[in-house]
Amino acid sequence: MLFIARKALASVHSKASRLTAREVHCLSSILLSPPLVSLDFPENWTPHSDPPPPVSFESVQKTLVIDGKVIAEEIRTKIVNEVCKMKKAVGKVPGLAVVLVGQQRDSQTYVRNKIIACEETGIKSVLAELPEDCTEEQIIRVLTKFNEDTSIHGVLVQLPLPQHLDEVKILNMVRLEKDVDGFHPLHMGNLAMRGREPLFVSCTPKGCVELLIRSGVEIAGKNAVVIGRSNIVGLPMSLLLQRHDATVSTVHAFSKDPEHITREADIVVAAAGIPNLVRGSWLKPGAVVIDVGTCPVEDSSCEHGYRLVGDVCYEEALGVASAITPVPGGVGPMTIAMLLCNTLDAAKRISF
Ligand SMILES: NC(=O)C1=CN([C@@H]2O[C@H](COP(=O)(O)OP(=O)(O)OC[C@H]3O[C@@H](n4cnc5c(N)ncnc54)[C@H](OP(=O)(O)O)[C@@H]3O)[C@@H](O)[C@H]2O)C=CC1
Ligand SMILES: Nc1nc(=O)c2c([nH]1)NC[C@@H]1CN(c3ccc(C(=O)N[C@@H](CCC(=O)O)C(=O)O)cc3)C=[N+]21
Ligand SMILES: [Mg+2]
Repeated sequence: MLFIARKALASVHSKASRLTAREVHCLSSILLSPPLVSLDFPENWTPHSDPPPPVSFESVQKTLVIDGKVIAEEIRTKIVNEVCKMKKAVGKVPGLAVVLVGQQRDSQTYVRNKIIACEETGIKSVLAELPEDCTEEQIIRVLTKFNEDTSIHGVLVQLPLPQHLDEVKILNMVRLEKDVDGFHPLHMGNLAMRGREPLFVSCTPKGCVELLIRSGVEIAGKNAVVIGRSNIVGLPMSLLLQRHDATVSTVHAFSKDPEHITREADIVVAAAGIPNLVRGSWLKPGAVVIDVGTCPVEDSSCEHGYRLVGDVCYEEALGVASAITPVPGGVGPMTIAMLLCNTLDAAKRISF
């Protein structure tokens, strides 16, 4: 292991030696293993005594595969400890309520993963499943119950909701102090405004920034591009990168020359939901690539008849990017880890 690490570290700086996929994997776990930041980033941020070397932005040789599963696991281990401490100190554990409307298969999978993650970290979870054709009143009744329940500290409404329901109205019903998704306009507004601290930051963008920081990627002063501007990913991602002092460009469906704008970027966050949208030629050599896209594409050779594909053409990006997150195994596990973090934070804050 140590030998691989030494060889890998040497090769990060030279074009000569080639690493196998296995070695790259080992390297990423070694570089990423010690936690770099506390869960309370940024207020209590302290650099680890032995941080990994920063990822270089120069023309590149090796692409570091950022292992989201490993990093998410580190964070989850911390959460387990904090939940234990809380239980000992005040005899309560954090509680998360998830509202799932309808039978959409991928939503069911994501929700199941969230519930399992809660179980594994000692967080209490409650799932409310409502039929596809349920009324707004039914959902609001469930949300009101969770809002008032003192054993519940986080409330999440899984999106997308069926067409006939008013998403804005329903999301607004989640009590501010329990809005662990950070979707409420007050949280988003506080994220956007200087000198204000949002109670919650949306889980996926928060997870992306944690991945960057824990991989030794400097954000301040870098050119970042965010592809996509949705309320749950793209927009809060741009705001968060700006808070970390990046120079941020946004690319969306109306952008004239996305390729050109993307090639200027040191950090690329792709969240358009279009498989392989970002080609190798779109990337500046040495760019760090965070691939949020998670698109199911049919593949009869896979277990469920489909596999997940990112927004970035992964094979082409290898050798051009200095670091990249894979799909699956990159951003996805971090989103869930951040949901657990937000739920823990909510429980610490709510004094009952
Ligand atoms: N791994 C994870 O944890 C998560 C993954 N995801 C995944 O991320 C992806 C994005 O999700 P979400 O934000 O909800 O998606 P939305 O469909 O809500 O938003 C997509 C965004 O991409 C933009 N867009 C569409 N086409 C293009 C294009 N050709 N060029 C540039 N931009 C384009 C749209 O622009 P416009 O605004 O102009 O329409 C829009 O802003 C999906 O694959 C989703 O599954 C989402 C959440 C969490
Ligand atoms: N209110 C709400 N909050 C959300 O955070 C939210 C949502 N609605 N609706 C849908 C999107 C999507 N999302 C993902 C979470 C985890 C993975 C994830 O764990 N992905 C694994 C793979 C999972 C698999 O194999 O199916 C991975 O990328 O490795 C993916 C996507 C959260 N979202
Ligand atoms: Mg969406």
